[in-house]
Amino acid sequence: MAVALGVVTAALKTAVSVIGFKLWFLPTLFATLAYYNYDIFDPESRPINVRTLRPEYDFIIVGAGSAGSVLASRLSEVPGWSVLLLEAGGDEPEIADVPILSLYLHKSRLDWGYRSQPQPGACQAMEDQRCIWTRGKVMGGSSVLNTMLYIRGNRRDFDQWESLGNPGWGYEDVLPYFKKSQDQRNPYLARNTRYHATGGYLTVQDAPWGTPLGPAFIQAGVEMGYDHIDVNGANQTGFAFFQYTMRRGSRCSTSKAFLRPVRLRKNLDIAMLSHVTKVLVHPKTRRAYGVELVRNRATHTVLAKKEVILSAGTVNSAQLLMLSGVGPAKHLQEMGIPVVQDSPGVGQNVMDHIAAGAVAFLVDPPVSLIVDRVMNLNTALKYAYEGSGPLTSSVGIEVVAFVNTKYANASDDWPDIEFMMMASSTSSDARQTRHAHGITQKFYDEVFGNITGRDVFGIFPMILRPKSRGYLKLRSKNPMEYPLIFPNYLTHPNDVAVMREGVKTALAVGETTAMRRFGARFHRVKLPNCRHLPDFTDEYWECFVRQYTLTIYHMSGSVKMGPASDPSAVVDPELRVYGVTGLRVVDASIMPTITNGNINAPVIMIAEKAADLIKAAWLPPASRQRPSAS
Ligand SMILES: Cc1cc2nc3c(=O)[nH]c(=O)nc-3n(C[C@H](O)[C@H](O)[C@H](O)COP(=O)(O)OP(=O)(O)OC[C@H]3O[C@@H](n4cnc5c(N)ncnc54)[C@H](O)[C@@H]3O)c2cc1C
Repeated sequence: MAVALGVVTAALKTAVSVIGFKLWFLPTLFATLAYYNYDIFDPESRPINVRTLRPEYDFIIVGAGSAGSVLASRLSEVPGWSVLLLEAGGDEPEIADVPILSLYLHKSRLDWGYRSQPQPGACQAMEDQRCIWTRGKVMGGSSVLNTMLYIRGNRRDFDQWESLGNPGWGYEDVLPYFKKSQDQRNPYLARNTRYHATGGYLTVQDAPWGTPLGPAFIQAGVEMGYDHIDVNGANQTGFAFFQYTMRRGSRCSTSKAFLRPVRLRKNLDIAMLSHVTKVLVHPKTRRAYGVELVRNRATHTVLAKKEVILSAGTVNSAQLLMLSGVGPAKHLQEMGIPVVQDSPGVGQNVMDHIAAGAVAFLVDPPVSLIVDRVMNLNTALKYAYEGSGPLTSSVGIEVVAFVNTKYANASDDWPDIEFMMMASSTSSDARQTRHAHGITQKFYDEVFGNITGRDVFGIFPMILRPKSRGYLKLRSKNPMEYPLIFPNYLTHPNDVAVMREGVKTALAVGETTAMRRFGARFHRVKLPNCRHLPDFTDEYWECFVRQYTLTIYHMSGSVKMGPASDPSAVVDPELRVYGVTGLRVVDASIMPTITNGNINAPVIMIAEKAADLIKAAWLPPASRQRPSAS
């Protein structure tokens, strides 16, 4: 009993240190968790933070995020290899497991806390017109802060990667790698073994709990002429209940999925709170031979016998390359960094998915997910005992739809808008959502003030293949200074048009009989900067999408993969950095074009495939294992 009390107190202290005193409900939650689920606090099951680093390893992986965790797990399968995984953040706290609380992790110490430079044509409702770029700084990286939506993308995304000069990245090549990591818990989907698999490290499950709005969204889709489908199967256009990277109703981050089971491997060292500041590249041979890092306020150097692999994410992998002398020569010279390799593409080609954040509908019956309403002893017990109930809800996101605006060719099955359909909206947990999204108090009050805490549903219409491209630059050569982020959202007119049509299609959902049954009506408030424009005109919607321009946090592309003939490519199709040997990049930054959907599953796939590429490069053929395509 005394031990359990100690564990609750420790978990509670950690939770409070992460999210502060925002929730009266935390002690109740932790007490019930400890009572029913004591083993989840068992420190033995967590990755071990190595105390002393060896001077040298075969492989050094920088960043234990979605990609880095997978890579460390797979490379350390080879008993003869020594692997070091370096992570700037600490271990995942228990509070991060609770799906309904994910927004409370934003701007906490688990978040790098990046913000873009002021944007003239987007994020106008945000403080200083700066978009928020939430990024995980914790074991598991952004997979600890994300909303766990499991979407693979469209077959054409990968066929396009291949056609851009990246052999081995076509859909049929990458499908086995999606399946390799998957443990599909929906028996109906698992039967379709062409697309799904069981037994992998990554648990993928249906929502254990939902509101009546979920099935209504699906019915609305059918009414609009779309099919109810498996969006990770043969086709993508249609409506479906989301699946989540969850295990028994709790978050299944990549650290939990891929590192916890292998934590006792003698050849894998994991060093947390270790901030890598530079890759060491020999100026003459141009070989990466180690990294410099700061840990416990001391600078360390660790050497790599075989390779250094950057999995630090779209912002930090590009930053680290530039700090190490790989990047646009002129920019590096301006920063006073000796140029190792002039690579003009580093920090360019930045892509993201954005959605319009103010598409909310009021409903009459008390069916929505309102945070204050669902947090109580009963729901805590349900979560702790059954892994069910409203606390397992991913902030109310229940249904996904892939739809076509008039700009997409509907016969292609390559839709241009994704809807994230939620039994909630910005007004459902007003303070926290506003804080996480960075919208001003004034904007919130004017747009959502009078519906705070009322029953609503929301639709985020998200553009899938934006044409606008952003870029990243160093602020200085100090590795602790954040880089400058220029997302350039909506700078391409096509993106504005697709977003505008996406909003209109979202409004049509509210007009279906399925949603009208709930008394659905669009929350029709003119957005502050757009009041001069006539309601429901194209001009109005174009203004609308530039206000509450919500990133869906899919930053990618800053270290583009491409053939040697492409001057903007930074890594080759085996993810090796051009011009430097012994250095690869494996994370969301290598995407040449962004995938058609949420990108966590594709990043995990990239890491699975990269692990095999690395094994193929260093192991004799007989000892390699390839995932089966069957
Ligand atoms: C709030 C949020 C919600 C999201 N929701 C979804 C979703 O529902 N579904 C989905 O598919 N995708 C979602 N995403 C996107 C998805 O989670 C990310 O695209 C994915 O996790 C990126 O993986 P990565 O490996 O590239 O980077 P990350 O997972 O961010 O990992 C990078 C790691 O490197 C570490 N690192 C960085 N620099 C250094 C350094 N110098 N030294 C040491 N370590 C370093 C970081 O701390 C981090 O742990 C979301 C993302 C966020 C932030």
